[in-house]
Amino acid sequence: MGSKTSKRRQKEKEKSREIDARLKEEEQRFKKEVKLLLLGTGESGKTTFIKQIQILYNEGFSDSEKELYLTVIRQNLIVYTKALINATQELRISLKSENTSIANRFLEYTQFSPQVSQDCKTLWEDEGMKTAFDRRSEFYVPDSTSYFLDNINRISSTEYHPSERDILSCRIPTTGVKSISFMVNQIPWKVVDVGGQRSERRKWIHQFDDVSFIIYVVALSEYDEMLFEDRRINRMHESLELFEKTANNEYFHKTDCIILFNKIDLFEEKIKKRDLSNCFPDYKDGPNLELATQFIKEKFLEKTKNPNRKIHDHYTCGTNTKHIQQVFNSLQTIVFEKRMTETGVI
Ligand SMILES: Nc1nc2c(ncn2[C@@H]2O[C@H](COP(=O)(O)OP(=O)(O)OP(=O)(O)O)[C@@H](O)[C@H]2O)c(=O)[nH]1
Ligand SMILES: [Mg+2]
Repeated sequence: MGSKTSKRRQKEKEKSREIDARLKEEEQRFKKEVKLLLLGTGESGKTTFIKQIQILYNEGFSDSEKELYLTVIRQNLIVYTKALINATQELRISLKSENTSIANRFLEYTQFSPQVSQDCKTLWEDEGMKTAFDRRSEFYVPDSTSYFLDNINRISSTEYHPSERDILSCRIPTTGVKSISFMVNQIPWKVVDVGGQRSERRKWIHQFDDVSFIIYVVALSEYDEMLFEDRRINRMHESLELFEKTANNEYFHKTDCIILFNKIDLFEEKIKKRDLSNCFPDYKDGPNLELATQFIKEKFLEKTKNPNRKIHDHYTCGTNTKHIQQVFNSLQTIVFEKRMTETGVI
């Protein structure tokens, strides 16, 4: 009788140990790091996404980062004002006669100074510079150039500290790989950012292991723009081709994928003036925001060869923290539900 009881107890103990071990294993699986890999062509908004994550989950930007952005913002103002001046000359856009000599002396500037700031302001008030900016699809300046020129007084001040908005708008092309790690509800997350320009893409493959999600970023507003790397290639066509390669890459057959249709703010403005049929001759619906975005979305989705594959999507303005918070919330829900299913809880 005694030995029977002790045998039963022994069995119960073993069973309980087994259950504990299984629970621990499941908990570990549930709490395994979620790795998000940001992919997409150059300037689509990948780094802006990671900056937003830094604001939302990692205490924002340090003083030394702000210092770096201050220097880049001021230096970019010189570079892109020069690009606008050169464009006025190449596209035969006239500046006011009194501004011609200012434009010529501006082309010699290399370092930010009160004089540079004053000349930036005078030139940006000239309608010719604004016309050149409106025609930026014919040469290269970043979209954010107008934002920084509009804020020249603040940026020139000796008291200037870049705001979050300034940092989100500041463009530094990514070279190599950057990542950010953080915890949300006891689950560790890692977001990996890579450079999207052609020369950077060969480095992507080193990041392909253990990816939970690919976030493929598309700049909606680039449908009438040419690649920085090759001015003959339309940016949207390049992005579609790259998405096709990414989505059908054997590494990612089972990886969840989200497309961020980004720069919706710029797209909304542009679609009123530039017909989408310039990029897609089969587009017939004119300046209708909803139909145009839907059309682009379908162009991307039809590139995936596996019709059963679920591709999530969001329309975003990458510089709007609330938009990225919403994307992240929906990612959390997907991860949670997936892990609950995998660990057999539901
Ligand atoms: N207006 C607007 N600007 C955006 C948006 N998303 C990103 N940008 C701006 O677009 C520019 C390029 O963004 P990045 O995040 O640097 O692009 P990227 O994909 O990391 O580019 P690479 O590092 O070259 O691959 C920056 O100046 C951003 O501020 C958006 O939704 N709206
Ligand atoms: Mg980047």
